[in-house]
Amino acid sequence: MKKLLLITTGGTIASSPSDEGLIPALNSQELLSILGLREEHIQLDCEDLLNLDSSNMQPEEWKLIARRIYEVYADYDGIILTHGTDTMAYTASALSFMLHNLPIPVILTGSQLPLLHPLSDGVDNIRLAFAAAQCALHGVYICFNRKLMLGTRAVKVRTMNFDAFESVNAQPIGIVDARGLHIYEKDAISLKGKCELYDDLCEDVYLMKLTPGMNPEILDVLANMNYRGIVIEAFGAGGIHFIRRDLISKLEEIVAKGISVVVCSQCLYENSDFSIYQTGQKVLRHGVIQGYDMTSEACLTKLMWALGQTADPQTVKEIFATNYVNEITLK
Ligand SMILES: NC(=O)C[C@H](N)C(=O)O
Repeated sequence: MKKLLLITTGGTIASSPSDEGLIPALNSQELLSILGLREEHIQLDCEDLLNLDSSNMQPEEWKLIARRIYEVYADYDGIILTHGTDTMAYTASALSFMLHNLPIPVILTGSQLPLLHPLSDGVDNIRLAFAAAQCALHGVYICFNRKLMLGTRAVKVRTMNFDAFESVNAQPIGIVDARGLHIYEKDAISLKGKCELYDDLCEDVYLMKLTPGMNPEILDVLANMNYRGIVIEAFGAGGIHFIRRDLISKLEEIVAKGISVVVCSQCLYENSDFSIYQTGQKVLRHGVIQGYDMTSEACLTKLMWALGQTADPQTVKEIFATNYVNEITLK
């Protein structure tokens, strides 16, 4: 008999109406009674860890969740984590970097419409999460709208539609069709060693979307605020302006100060490659790190995690040149 753990953290799935709008209210027992799941063939434990709208989920909560998973994973075949959708991709990415070689699946899910609503998408999402948590998978995944996605590749792309998440630059690793849940094992996360918790994160990392005409001095402001890492969503395949407002020289100054800078694309799909254009190549000469096809959520959390492990910019570069959980396609 499989032994599963349901950890709740809030989100719309657990929300009910209040005078101030939807707020998380339901605990795990209430969620289960609405679901009416008849899981006689599994042994299920429940834990109410947090009750937050995911807009309030921050690195402190990621650490709490990661530590709890690390404490209990050995007792379970799989863990289901209910979570708000708005920042679920950040949490899933952060957990993916903090928990190395998790031998069991940790499946994050939630819903767009509260489970209390008769038309909620939460019922299907939780059912899929229970199915996925019983599979022979390792590591952190998000399941939503009949898709199972790598935790570092899922991005919330829709505010209202039930198909709220896409798996970006990687196929979903599981889909539900007439065969039931079908897993593409070759794309799943593989175990490379012993399970370890690395729960140090640097919160002083800024994600910036480049806009035409952006004043380079904004980077001085971040340096003066002691930010240690900056992720820049640059233009297209890889470009940053240098005429009139010379952002590239400013990046050189910033990197020379020991701040780690990662560049990725503000296009959601396909990889960035800063070696294609002059406007990109100039950036690379100054020791800026390429994010290639990583999502912005994965770039940000990987940089927070890398700077939590080391103060040495060269080691940060090495971390970004490593593929941990299929979060990046390296050449
Ligand atoms: N659908 C949701 O869960 C949205 C909610 N605001 C949250 O992220 O907690």
